[in-house]
Amino acid sequence: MIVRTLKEITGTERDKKAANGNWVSRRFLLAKDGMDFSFHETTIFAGTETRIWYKNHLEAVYCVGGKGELERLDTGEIIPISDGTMYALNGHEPHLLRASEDMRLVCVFNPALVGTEDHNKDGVYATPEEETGKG
Ligand SMILES: CC(=O)NCC[C@H](N)C(=O)O
Repeated sequence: MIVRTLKEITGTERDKKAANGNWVSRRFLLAKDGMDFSFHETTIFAGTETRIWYKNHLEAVYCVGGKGELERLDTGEIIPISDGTMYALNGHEPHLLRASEDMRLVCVFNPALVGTEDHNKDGVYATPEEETGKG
């Protein structure tokens, strides 16, 4: 069994800040934990817009605080996000994620993240094999 608190992972390598400053991700479970998914709490900072395209991953996201919206780049649809909204990117949909208030999101990734992932210019996270090879 694995037990971790936000307090104990804050400030460690599991506490990943985006290079562009748009978000911070507390990565409670990573590939090395052997669960075959990773599990994070992400805060998306108010006033930011983040381009995302998880072409190598599936992601489910559950909002537990704050407000924002997702704009699908494949259809143009705008999806409001607030406490209680879940979305799952089961089709690798490219999108823009905007926060009007700091948004707290609980996120699950399959395959599991290695832990060092940040978005590239297209909003992509490298595959686990590519990410491991970067080291
Ligand atoms: C919702 C989303 O994908 N935000 C970007 C950060 C990501 N959740 C992560 O934890 O790496």
